[in-house]
Amino acid sequence: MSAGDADSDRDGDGRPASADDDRAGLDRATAEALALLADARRGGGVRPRYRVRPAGRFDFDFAADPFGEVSSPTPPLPDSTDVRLRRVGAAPRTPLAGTGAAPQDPLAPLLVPAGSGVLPGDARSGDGQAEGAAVGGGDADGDAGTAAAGGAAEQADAAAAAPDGPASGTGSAASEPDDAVPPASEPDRAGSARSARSVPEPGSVSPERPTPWPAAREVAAGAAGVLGVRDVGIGEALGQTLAVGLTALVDLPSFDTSAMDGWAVAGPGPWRVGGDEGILAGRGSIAPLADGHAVRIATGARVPPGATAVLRSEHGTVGPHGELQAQRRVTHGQDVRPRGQECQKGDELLPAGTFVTPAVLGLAAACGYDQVRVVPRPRVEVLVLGDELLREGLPHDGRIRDALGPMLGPWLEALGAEVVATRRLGDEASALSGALEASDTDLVLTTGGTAAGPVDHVHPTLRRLGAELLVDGVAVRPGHPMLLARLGDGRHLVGLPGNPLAAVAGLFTLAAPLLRALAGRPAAQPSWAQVAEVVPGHASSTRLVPVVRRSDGWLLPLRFHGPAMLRGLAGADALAVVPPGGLAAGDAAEVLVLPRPGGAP
Ligand SMILES: Nc1nc2c(c(=O)[nH]1)N[C@H]1C(S)=C(S)[C@@H](COP(=O)(O)OP(=O)(O)OC[C@H]3O[C@@H](n4cnc5c(N)ncnc54)[C@H](O)[C@@H]3O)O[C@H]1N2
Ligand code: MOO
Repeated sequence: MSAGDADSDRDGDGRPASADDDRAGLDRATAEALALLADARRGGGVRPRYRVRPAGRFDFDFAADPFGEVSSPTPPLPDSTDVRLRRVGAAPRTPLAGTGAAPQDPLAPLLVPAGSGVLPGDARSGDGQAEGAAVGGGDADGDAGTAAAGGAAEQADAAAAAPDGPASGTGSAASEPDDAVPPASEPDRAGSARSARSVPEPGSVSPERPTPWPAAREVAAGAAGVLGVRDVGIGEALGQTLAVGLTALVDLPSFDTSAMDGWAVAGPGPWRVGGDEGILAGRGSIAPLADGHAVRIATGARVPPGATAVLRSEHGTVGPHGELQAQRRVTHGQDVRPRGQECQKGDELLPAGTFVTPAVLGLAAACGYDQVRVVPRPRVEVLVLGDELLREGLPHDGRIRDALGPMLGPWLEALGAEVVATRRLGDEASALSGALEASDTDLVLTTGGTAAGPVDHVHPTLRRLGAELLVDGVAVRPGHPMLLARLGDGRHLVGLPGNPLAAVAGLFTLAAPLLRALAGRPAAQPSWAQVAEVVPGHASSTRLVPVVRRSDGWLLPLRFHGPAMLRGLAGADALAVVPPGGLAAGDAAEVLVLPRPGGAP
């Protein structure tokens, strides 16, 4: 290989490098690629983001190759290998007509920059947001416990050294919310003379010891039982849950059925074709077929008694004297669906607790159901709190758009709930009390007001109403102030934090398992996938990180994952569950798949 080779096709577009190429970047790229190549020649394998193509050409991405493949282990390359550097996945240079912007992978801006080796702190990567997982820097959102970059081992060390505080170099303990918040049992030092608007109420904060994330999910899953059952026509059952198993009312198929258009034949051929009309689907009684005879038959028609097979129309010819000849060997039972092949009367087809999908409706209909017994969808009301929230138009004068109202309803429906109302209440404590007293839904979801700010009324209101707090704060980032309460009348309330990504974390941590329990569905089977990159962890809390699934099934963490951000989430397929201490590249993570209510694949 020669340096000339490396220089000859830098852009991978067949053109010599142009003057506007980033020369420093190319030089770095060349040096790095040569080092990698030497490594590959020694049989050391190729690290992520580099590809050795079968022809021996070395593909290299010095900018960002979001889908860089791991080709390791790679056989040693012969010294004679022709090497050319190519940028993989670079955006085309032609601007989009009219916009001046280059077309690009919509995900590219969300992906972690190549070579960072860590999920970036959005503060450092120029997002203008000092939030999210810090990478060696402080976190203005008090997430200073996020372990520093540098691999899982280092994170584990950081976690061990400072289980409740910041990892080394990641900020000051004073910025940790847990440290800043007084314990729930502290007396009210604020004094009763202060107005509710200026002072957090005593005990209106998350407790000193938040519930670990896995335990919080279990509490939510065990907090409620089914709401009751009812019989509904199968046309209305979609999205509800089978209260009793679906048992086959008949054999399926319920008669020996022709799988093809052709002839029902009896015994070995040739056969004499009789019965002018043939047998159509839906015919009641049919005459038996004697050996050596055939009759035309349609797909789905009853196979006559005595028939031994069906000969497809394209596999037989009828001679001038009505003799049917087979052009292929016909085996016994060929193209006949025997009665009971799929199920026999009394077989349990689906267990109680099955979510009724279109396919379940089809199966129920196929085996004779007009009605099914279901657990109805839990009824849910969403109360959006916050005077600062606008329902329409541009954010202005310190006011922002309500991002949760539009998001929660569709996701709740996808989780099996019936959303009866989404109400915007503002920040009046009395409005919240009134709405809770008036509500009759199985579950109330509130957004905002869970923390200790002057207008955070959720805790005090729950206390006034005599609610029982089942979960009061969860060791998860974002979303740690989330809570689950049982109201006096046995209904439930999930309090979601106001920061939008934190609210989504609460939705999938507490509301999703509770909705399953209310609907009588068993807890979701956890699904797991490997992460393609290091994902830093919090020192003591679980992190929920927006990820996309690559085509090979590995997960790529996305940027813009700060608690107040939605940009990463909007590009995500799932939330990866990152345990305290973080994940190394290749580690398996539990995955909370984000439902797609719009039906997109
Ligand atoms: N002293 C402390 N302050 C805060 C702590 C803490 O531990 N100690 N935790 C922070 C964290 S973390 C979160 S999360 C929030 C939770 O606060 P609340 O649940 O009380 O929510 P709000 O204060 O009402 O709002 C927080 C934030 O989110 C915006 N927001 C609210 N609702 C919406 C909506 N529907 N759409 C878009 N944005 C919304 C709101 O304007 C605030 O910016 O508390 C921290 N503080
Ligand atoms: O980080 Mo907060 O936990 O946004 O919910």
